[in-house]
Amino acid sequence: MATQGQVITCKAAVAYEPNKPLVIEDVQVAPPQAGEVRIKILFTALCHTDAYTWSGKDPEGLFPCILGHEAAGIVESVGEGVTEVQPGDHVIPCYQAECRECKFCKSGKTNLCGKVRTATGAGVMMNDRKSRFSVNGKPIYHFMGTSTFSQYTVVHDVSVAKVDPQAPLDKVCLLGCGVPTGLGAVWNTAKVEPGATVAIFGLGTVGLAVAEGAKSAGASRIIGVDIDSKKYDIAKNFGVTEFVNPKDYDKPIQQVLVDLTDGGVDYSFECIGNVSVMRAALECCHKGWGTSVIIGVAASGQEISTRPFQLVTGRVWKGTAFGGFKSRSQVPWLVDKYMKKEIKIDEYITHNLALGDINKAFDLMHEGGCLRCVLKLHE
Ligand SMILES: NC(=O)C1=CN([C@@H]2O[C@H](COP(=O)(O)OP(=O)(O)OC[C@H]3O[C@@H](n4cnc5c(N)ncnc54)[C@H](O)[C@@H]3O)[C@@H](O)[C@H]2O)C=CC1
Ligand SMILES: N[C@@H](CCC(=O)N[C@@H](CSC=O)C(=O)NCC(=O)O)C(=O)O
Ligand SMILES: [Zn+2]
Ligand SMILES: [Zn+2]
Repeated sequence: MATQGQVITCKAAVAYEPNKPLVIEDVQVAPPQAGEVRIKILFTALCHTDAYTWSGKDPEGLFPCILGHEAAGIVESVGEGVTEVQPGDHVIPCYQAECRECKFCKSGKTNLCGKVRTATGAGVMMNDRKSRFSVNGKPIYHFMGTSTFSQYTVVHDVSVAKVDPQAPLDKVCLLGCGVPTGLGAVWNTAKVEPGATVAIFGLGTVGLAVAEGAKSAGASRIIGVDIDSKKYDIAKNFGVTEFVNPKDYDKPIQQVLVDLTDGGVDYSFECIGNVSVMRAALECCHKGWGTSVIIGVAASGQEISTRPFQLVTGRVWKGTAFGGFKSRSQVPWLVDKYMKKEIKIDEYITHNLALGDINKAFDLMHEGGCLRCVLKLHE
């Protein structure tokens, strides 16, 4: 049955309130307006940022909403003026847009895009500042411009990457967030060079992707730091050469790393979202040149601090969103790299469940053994 131009009623997981179990609902998804694309989502993974917003700690968090931003699907229909994708195209929705026209996109200095960011932060579409989702006539907010915990979603055309139709969507959905973030933090943001020493704080999916990126960049030592010692075995497969558990030491972890590395590492990456660890990650860097990259997302009200002397003496503090990748241009390139077996994806997927099991999937995420859980959206 043709669905183009019609409201689609489908299943979605709705977050009505912070921390209350998501509810699988029949949701109405309106047709795409000008510059919008409606996507049949086939697979979505869960990222810790979904849990962060669901927890109520995200200052941009709005309820009720449909979370989810690491997914893949097929274009169902497009709105007026959409030229770069058409029904049937295989796509990855990208929470970080790329319009190629705004001040940010044209700067050549950042992957951030300004075109739709205020609308996505307000949980609506740019065209009419309204949501395309409703339940029994009541609007449900969008999330990160993607809302992939739904069988169908509507996104801005600048937030859609068209990918190789041969690519397995149950795998490449991970290229919507965590894996590119870690790889890009190393390749684009830090620009790690051969022989460099690297410390990675937090060995979840993002930290392991940092390790993979650092290995491919030719880093000589890749030191994983995690409070869960079980992470070391898996981390070795991603390139981690040494492991440190802060709980095994009486001295601050930055001092442990400085002592281990003759004055500090060349690069460090914070992949947790803990502001105390962000400080340690900066302070374990080598005087004169060490660079620390913040990746983790910290709760509303949290702030970073250090002695300015740390920066005066040459350490550099940076941050990265989506690993600095230009989404529409470079996600297809990452898909091709996966197809050529040049980057891992399968190894990050520890669980596969159905949309109806989404609350169980969030429970798993909080247990140490889960990296990424991929949900199948349709039977
Ligand atoms: N900047 C960006 O573009 C993105 C940021 N993120 C953020 O990156 C962070 C990491 O994401 P995931 O890898 O999915 O998380 P995760 O929860 O799977 O991994 C975090 C790891 O940190 C470890 N850990 C926790 N506290 C620690 C401590 N005090 N010291 C050392 N290790 C500790 C945990 O044992 C776990 O292995 C999250 O904050 C997420 O929101 C995720 C994607 C994109
Ligand atoms: N709304 C949050 C913002 C959290 C944040 O920093 N998000 C990251 C992506 S996290 C992905 O899993 C990001 O890329 N931010 C850039 C952006 O434009 O949002 C808050 O206010 O804390
Ligand atoms: Zn994410
Ligand atoms: Zn732009």
